[in-house]
Amino acid sequence: MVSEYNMKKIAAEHATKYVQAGMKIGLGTGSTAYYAILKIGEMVRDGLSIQAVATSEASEKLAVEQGIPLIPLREVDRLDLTIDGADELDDQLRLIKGGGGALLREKITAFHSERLVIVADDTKTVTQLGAFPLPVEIVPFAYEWTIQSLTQLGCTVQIRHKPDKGFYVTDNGNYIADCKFQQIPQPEELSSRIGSLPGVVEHGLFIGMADQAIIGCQDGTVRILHSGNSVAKNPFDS
Ligand SMILES: O=C(CO)[C@H](O)[C@H](O)COP(=O)(O)O
Repeated sequence: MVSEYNMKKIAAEHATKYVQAGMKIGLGTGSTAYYAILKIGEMVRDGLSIQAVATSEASEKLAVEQGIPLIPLREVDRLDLTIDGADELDDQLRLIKGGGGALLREKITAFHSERLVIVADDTKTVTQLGAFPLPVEIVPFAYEWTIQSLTQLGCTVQIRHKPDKGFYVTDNGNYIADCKFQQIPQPEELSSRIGSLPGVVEHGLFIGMADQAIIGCQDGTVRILHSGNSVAKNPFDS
C-alpha cells in the first residue's frame, strides 16, 4: 500500500513519459502536477529540449526553479500536451478542477492543448461528480449578487478565504465561490447554466477536455482511463 502522495507521484511521473523533445507543454497546478513539474525539470536538466507554459504563478515559480524554459503565451500557437491534476473525475473523464484556485488559466491552457492528460490519485475517481464543492471564479464587483444567482442553482456557496481570513484572490484578481451541490447528475447542463451567469468568469467543470487520466493506485500501479470510456489495465500502456 502506498500513501496518497506516492499515488500522486506515481501518476504524475507516468504522465511525463508522454513528454517528447521539441514539445510545447502546459504545466498544471496542484500537489499532483507538482511531481510532474519536478520530473520534467529533471528531464530538462538531463538534456531534453522542451518549452512550457504554466497555469499559475505557483507553477511558473516552480518551473523557473527547476530550469524549465518558459515561453510567453503570445509566442505559442498551440500546446502539444498539458499535464494537470483534478479534484474529481468520473469514468467519462468529466472533471471538477479548481481546488487550487487556478481553474481559469487551467481551462484556457487545456483548451489550447492538443492533448490534456490528467494525473490523480485513486481517491479522486467518482461515479458521480459533486461531492467536491465546485469552484467558480467570480469577479469581485457585485459578488454577493453572483453568489445569490449561484445559490438559485441549488447549491450552498462559500466564498473562499485565505488562512489569515481575507478573501482568497486568484492570479487573475478574482474571487472563488465554492459551490456545494452534493451531486451533479447532469454536469453538461450545469456547466452551461453557470457559464451564462453574469459575474461568473469561469467554473471548474471540465467536460470533453481530458484525453486521458493516469490514476495512481494504492498498490503502486497506475490505471489509465481514456476518453470514450475505455480503460487500459496494463500500467505501461500508453
Ligand atoms: O485544479 C487544480 C488547481 O486549480 C488542481 O489540479 C486540483 O485542485 C488537484 O489538486 P491536487 O493535485 O493538489 O489534488
